[in-house]
Amino acid sequence: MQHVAQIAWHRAAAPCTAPPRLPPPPRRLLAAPPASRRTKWPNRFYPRRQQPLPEFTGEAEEEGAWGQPEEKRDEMQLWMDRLASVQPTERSVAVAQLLRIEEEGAFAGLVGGSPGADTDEAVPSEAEAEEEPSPGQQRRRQEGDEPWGRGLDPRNKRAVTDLVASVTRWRRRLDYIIEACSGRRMADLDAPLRQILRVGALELIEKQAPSHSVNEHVELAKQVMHKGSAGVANFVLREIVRRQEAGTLPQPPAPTKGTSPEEAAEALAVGASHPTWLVAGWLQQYGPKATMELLRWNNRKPHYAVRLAPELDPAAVCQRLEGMRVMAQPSHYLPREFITVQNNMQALLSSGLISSGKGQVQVSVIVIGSHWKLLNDAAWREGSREALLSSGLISSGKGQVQVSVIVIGSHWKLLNDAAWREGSREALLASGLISSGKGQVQVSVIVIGSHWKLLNDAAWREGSRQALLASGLISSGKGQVQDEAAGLVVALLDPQPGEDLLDACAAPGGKTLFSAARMQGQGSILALDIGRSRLAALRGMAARQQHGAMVSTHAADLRDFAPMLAQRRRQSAVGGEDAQQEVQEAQQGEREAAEAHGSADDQAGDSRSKPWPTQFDRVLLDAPCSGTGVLAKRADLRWRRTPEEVEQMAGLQGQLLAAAASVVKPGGLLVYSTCSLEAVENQQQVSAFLANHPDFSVEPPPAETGIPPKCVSPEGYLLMLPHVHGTDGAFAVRLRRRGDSDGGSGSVAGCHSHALQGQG
Ligand SMILES: C[S@@+](CC[C@H](N)C(=O)[O-])C[C@H]1O[C@@H](n2cnc3c(N)ncnc32)[C@H](O)[C@@H]1O
Repeated sequence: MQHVAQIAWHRAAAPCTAPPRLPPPPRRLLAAPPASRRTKWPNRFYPRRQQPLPEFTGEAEEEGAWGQPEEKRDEMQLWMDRLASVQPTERSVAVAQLLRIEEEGAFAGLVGGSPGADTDEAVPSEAEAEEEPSPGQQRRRQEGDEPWGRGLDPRNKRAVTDLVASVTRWRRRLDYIIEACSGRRMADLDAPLRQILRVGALELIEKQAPSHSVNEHVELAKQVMHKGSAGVANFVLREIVRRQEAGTLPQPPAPTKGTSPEEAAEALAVGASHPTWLVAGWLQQYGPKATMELLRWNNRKPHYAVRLAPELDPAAVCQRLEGMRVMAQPSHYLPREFITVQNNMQALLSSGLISSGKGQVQVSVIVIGSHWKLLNDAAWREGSREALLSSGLISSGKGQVQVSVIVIGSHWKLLNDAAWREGSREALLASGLISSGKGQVQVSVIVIGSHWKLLNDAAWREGSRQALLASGLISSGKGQVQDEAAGLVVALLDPQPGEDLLDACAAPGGKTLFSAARMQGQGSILALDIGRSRLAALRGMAARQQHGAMVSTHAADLRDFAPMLAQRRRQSAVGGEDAQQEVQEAQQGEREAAEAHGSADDQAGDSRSKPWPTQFDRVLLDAPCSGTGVLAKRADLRWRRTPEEVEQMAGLQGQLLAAAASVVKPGGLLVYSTCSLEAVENQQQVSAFLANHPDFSVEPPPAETGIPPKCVSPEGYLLMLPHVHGTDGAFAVRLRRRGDSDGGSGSVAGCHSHALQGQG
């Protein structure tokens, strides 16, 4: 809806004719629940939540945690069943997904089936760092109980995800137009009708869909709801067509000189489809020009960056990607480690350069020269080996044979070159892994430069580039989707080989793994997070990226963990053993939990056998936050956050900061970071922290961090603004602890008293 955004700023309100008479209100769903159950469940845009918010813990929302009453879930289920029963089309699937997002709090990146959903709009990244699918979503996905979308081909699925992201992004503006054209409040319409109207309006306005496309939306309303709803859909969408043709499509009033600040915020917010409270805050903090730029940024299609394994040369990777029609270039900010991707991110994801770590465990063996064998029997039989050899691909050095074993489930084994020579193939076959169906052997060829061929049977026969891209066969795990702003936070932290690092809010682990790469395998990283399941994924990723030996994980609330370490430190100073024992028990528990996740975790277990340090050279606190710096990538987030939540998060951040400070060695470094643009979560946190922690001071980024001056604020903070720097938004600060003090920074007790009381 770019042109909508453009006209939003400049046009005066188009004259809006009096709302026409509507057909009678729709009858409710045929199989509607009893009248007592028909109350509307909370709409995330219109009414605010009625019930007091539960205490914010930073943990992922539980399904229903926000108090969605049972009867509303039943009604939602009815709509879903209806949608699942119609012949799937892009529109019906989009409507189902939008319902899930609005009514259930699913988020736009995941409903499309990502990670790895077939669209640039659903790229897994740290924009998802704050949240994970609700237990209900996880269950449905595990059980394969997501009926929509079956029968759609990948291109249609891509279209669905784009549609869902666009409607989510433009929801408020679309609602404004629909309400103006219908004379009805969106909140008064049934949930599926709201979504059908939004999808229809978006297609007509943004995609210039022909007027007869209205028939399909009307038909969908008829199938899912009833004739009355179909009548409303028909009337409203045709009215939009009529006004669009007449050039009188409703526009929110543009702010003028006499407009009050509240009205200006409201008008901008409607025009750019954001919540008013967020825009009002930005107007105050950044002023009108920067706010408008930021709003435009948030409504653009996001672009992504990828962090490469240290052994890869960004320029060479970009050249290779060119052959896949992926336009990429070395990062402006971190040119030795990151590339930015301008288009076709999906092709890059499918290429297997990226291993999301959220799916199957995948182990690869690259076998070079004469020490390779093809495990893929079918390909072997069909003579692919000969074809490959005679192609000269290998002998010319343009191709490497890669044998991969994909193992589904928790059991996997790693074949390395030496082991291979010593008969691991036999061991693998004898293990029953393959015959049991838990493992799948695949053979592929990585080709450097623009020439490639795939040994895999089907693709080999087709010789198709598309097959390679779609196959996801070549999964080297050598790249990770990570924004440059997140990379710069690690550059600011500047972890050194041999140090002890605590990543205090580590999951899903983007910054942990970049830190590990920078530390070159020397030293230790303790990755702590309150979310146990996401730490398991982090361990898997660490193992795949060869950082398993230096990264250990622990699931705990930092506000409990830091006092435990502090107590242990105090007690060991006076010879006490209780706290020591407590820590050892916690470590043992963690080891057992890791082992229960299967052998992949053993890779990450080495350093766990050593006791954790009680203080660290560097501590990274990448705090849970509102995420307002990543709204371009998380289209739904703008509707999910509330001012109350931001306040609650700020409270939590203060407590976490105090806890993190208590485990920094004297002379050590604490880096506090968020992906928020809100002063209350950033600058104000730092001021409050410094007032309570006189032994810490702000240290502007030293030259050796390589942070470009244009990323540093006058106060010495790393400040990445999307509309200025072209990255995600991020805030980070280096807080140096004075070297002459030996105790903790003293105020952790006050910040989380129950933890200390619990420790006795
Ligand atoms: C912004 S995300 C971290 C992203 C991560 N650093 C990365 O780069 O991938 C914030 C994390 O804080 C964790 N968290 C929230 N409250 C916490 C607490 N009280 N103690 C420890 N971790 C917490 C959340 O589970 C979430 O994973």
